[in-house]
Amino acid sequence: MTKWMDISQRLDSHVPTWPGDTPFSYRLTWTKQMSGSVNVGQFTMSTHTGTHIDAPFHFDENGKRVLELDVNLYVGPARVIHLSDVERGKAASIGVDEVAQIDLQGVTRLLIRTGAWADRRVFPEKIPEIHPDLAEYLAKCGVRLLGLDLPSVDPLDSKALPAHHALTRHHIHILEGLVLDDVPAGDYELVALPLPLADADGSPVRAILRPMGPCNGAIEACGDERGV
Ligand SMILES: Nc1ccccc1C(=O)C[C@H](N)C(=O)O
Ligand SMILES: [Zn+2]
Ligand SMILES: [Zn+2]
Repeated sequence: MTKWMDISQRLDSHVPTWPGDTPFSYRLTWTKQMSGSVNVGQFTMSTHTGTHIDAPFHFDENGKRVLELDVNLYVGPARVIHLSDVERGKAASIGVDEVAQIDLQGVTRLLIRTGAWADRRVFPEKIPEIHPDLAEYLAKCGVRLLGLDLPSVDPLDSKALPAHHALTRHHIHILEGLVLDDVPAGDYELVALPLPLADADGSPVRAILRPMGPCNGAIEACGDERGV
């Protein structure tokens, strides 16, 4: 069986945080020495730090909270694509033109590698943005989850968040902050489950991928995709 690859950002005190947002910290509340039995930790972080999903409540007062999201969205076949024009800095936005040459028919989960967040130890100053028109195009292909190697699908200073809203209007959910540096383009199985946070606007995920082999493909052929 092919091995799963970790495509998540590591959560430690160095993980970059959205400017002004809550820094990540982990510490022991009780050490084994203090409690006489166990180490017990606590962590503090923004729900949008590292590899995470956005719940629609993040940008819509009436939007779904994390626990209301369908877990089936975050587990199953996914296609990884590379946008080399964006990687080379030739395109500043990701629209229909950037993906038109790539076969996306029947892709439920699309992961885009832009390579634009080059130094992952610092929060980027500028990122390529998703053109809102891409949402309708992807929805027509069957996409229900869009993942990127970027901290947002909109420009970092955007208040209106047009891409977040357009994707949600077209029933496409958002996965941000993936690490796709060493992932070749192709078909994979993805697991990127949010925590069961009842009221939250977002959640960190442990995102993992494994190449879609002939055996794994059989799962899809069995109709695993229906109802997502
Ligand atoms: N953490 C923040 C703090 C303040 C303002 C925006 C953010 C965001 O995270 C927005 C981004 N579009 C996101 O969905 O992850
Ligand atoms: Zn987010
Ligand atoms: Zn977002």
